[in-house]
Amino acid sequence: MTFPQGGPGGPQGFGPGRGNDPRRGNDPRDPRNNMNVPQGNKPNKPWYKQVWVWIVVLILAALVGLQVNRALAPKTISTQDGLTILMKQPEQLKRATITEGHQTVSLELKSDFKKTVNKREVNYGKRVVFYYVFGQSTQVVKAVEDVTKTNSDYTFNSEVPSESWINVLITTLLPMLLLIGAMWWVTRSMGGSQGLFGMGGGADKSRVPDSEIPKTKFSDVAGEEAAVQEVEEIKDFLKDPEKYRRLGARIPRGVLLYGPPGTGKTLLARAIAGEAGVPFYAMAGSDFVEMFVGLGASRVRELFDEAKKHSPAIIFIDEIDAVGRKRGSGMNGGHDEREQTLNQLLVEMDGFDNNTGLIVIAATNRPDVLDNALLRPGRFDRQVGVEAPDLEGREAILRVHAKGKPFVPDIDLHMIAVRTPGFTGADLANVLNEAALLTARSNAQLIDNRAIDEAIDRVMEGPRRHTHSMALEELRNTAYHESGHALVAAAMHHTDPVTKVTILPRGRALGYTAVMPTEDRYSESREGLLDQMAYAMGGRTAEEIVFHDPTTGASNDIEKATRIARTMIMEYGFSTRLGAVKWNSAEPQGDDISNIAPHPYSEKTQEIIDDEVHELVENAHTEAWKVLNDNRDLLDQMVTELLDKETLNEKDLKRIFSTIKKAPERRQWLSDPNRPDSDRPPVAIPEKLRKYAKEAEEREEERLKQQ
Ligand SMILES: Nc1ncnc2c1ncn2[C@@H]1O[C@H](COP(=O)(O)OP(=O)(O)OP(=O)(O)O)[C@@H](O)[C@H]1O
Ligand SMILES: [Zn+2]
Repeated sequence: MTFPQGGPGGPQGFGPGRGNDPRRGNDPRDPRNNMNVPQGNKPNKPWYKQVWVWIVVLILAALVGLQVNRALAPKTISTQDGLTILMKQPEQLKRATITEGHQTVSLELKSDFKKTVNKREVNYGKRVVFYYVFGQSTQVVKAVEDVTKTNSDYTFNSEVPSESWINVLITTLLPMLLLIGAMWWVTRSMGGSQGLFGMGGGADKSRVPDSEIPKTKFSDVAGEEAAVQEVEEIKDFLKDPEKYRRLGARIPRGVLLYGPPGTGKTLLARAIAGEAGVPFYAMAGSDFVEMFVGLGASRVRELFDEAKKHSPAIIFIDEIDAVGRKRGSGMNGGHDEREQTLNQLLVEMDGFDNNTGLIVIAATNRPDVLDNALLRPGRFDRQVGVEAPDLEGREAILRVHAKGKPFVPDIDLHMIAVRTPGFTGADLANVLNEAALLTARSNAQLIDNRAIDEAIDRVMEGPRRHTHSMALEELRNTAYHESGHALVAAAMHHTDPVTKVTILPRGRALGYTAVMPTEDRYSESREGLLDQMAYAMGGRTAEEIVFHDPTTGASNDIEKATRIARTMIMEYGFSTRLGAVKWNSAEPQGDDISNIAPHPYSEKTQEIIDDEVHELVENAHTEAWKVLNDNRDLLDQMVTELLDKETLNEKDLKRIFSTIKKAPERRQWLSDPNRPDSDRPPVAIPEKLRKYAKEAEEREEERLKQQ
């Protein structure tokens, strides 16, 4: 990472108002401000685990001990009549005798008293008279004199405890010993073998993270409305578990947030806790596993115990795939520790009652590798996708992170969003941060478009160096392709309604069109399959109609249409020429080619199959062609809107398709025209059922309108 030049001390460092430079604002969402402060998922070590804390404590203890020792030891000796003798070396004193008139004091010492007088050392022996006596008008310093004249009145037994070394011991060493003992106890109960100060094992991590009630709110999570909506209920539950208990509602214990890195899973989890105002216990899956053998499982247990004590609460396990991978999938065998930890996690999740008010949220970007046991009902049975944001979402995220940054007036966050398809929230935060750094480096005051351009390039990392116009053409191509699918689906009579069309790259596909089955289908009619084939061909056909030059991006469409045609002929008996016969045999076993069973049909049948499949696919192709040609206006309109908005939702699509020219009905199908046939219609669907369905539809309309 590069930092702007001219740090403190540099000539530019002292510009006016530097302290208030908004570029250095303390927006908590500014990634610079939490670059090294992981958001809760790597909790800070508690104070009692920090080595330096203990060193300070030891030093303080020693100082206090010495002070106490001094305080207890006789500094002064009070005589019977209230005189005080100030002792410089009280530990040397054996007996003190006040002389007559309080002029001198005679001391009996334990060892010879020596003093340098005129650069010569003089030994005064053990009995000396030399100290001041306070309480007299004159301070007598009668130096060395053998005291013979003692006044018994003043003689007192000031036997200074000769056990003063015990004193030292008690006042200094004992507290230290107590402290060391306490520390040993704390560290031991905390994870055992790592020894004092957590230094021994190098694993001085806390076992149970500190909890906190995050300040993050749903409004901090931009562009993830769908995900937020899905977790809203969890927030409500945590806020008022009683309401749900009364209704006997089963609230999920576990919620799995999945999606690419940096899309805001951690952020969302924190926001749930923040909105509900409950403590948030965060831990990363890898924290469990790095531990010594057997510790992962006990950490899980302690984490749950601790959270239960403070429920309602949220436990957040980031990177759950570190513990939650499918069991027995380790290449190198030695995954006992991980599996033990996973088992403990499963036990804990089964073990708490829904009414505890405890919710476990886990995050992963590899939901596919998770052990199925984790996803079973009662565990992480609620799964919420946190996807890379679409255009609108990116703009919203940019707005969140642009707060507190100074931009030139003509900056256009919408255009930045347009230019960053596929960027996650973390990427976008990064773009703005990088732009701020670049601006600071060039000593400019405001972030401008040039800085943003460069920041986007940097964050994009790697040479995705399309020229811009090429990227745009590709985008338009994708828009036509996806619109083609959507239009054909909408024009057919037996297809599900299209709910979403996007040209946002996603995985390997350039864009996608989502259709939503209106009901669970257990069977598909012949007409339905024909419609699906036309729908599959729609993308490729649109490219042909518009560009007269289809791209390889459409190969998937052809494959899908062909597969449907093949099953229609070979499995479902939808071929007039071949009849209702199942033609395909069992699938080959494994990869072994020699296992492939010979075709259970003749060469001649094979030829007919090929013909029929070809005919079905080409018919679908023609049907799609006709629909798109008839609706070319709508096709162009869709593309225009897609290029503008990148994603069209259900409401947009309904509006666009309201004037669609439907595909012509197909010729009625008779498997064999020679069979006797009747024109008798099927029984009518009862009025009651129709009414019910109509009402449901109206409610659906209402819901759409409200969106
Ligand atoms: N939807 C969003 N809205 C606002 N900011 C976001 C969003 N998504 C990500 N960010 C920014 O990116 C940072 C990183 O996001 P976060 O750690 O929540 O992602 P994550 O999905 O948990 O990633 P990972 O899978 O790598 O843990 C956030 O702290 C925030 O600054
Ligand atoms: Zn396609």
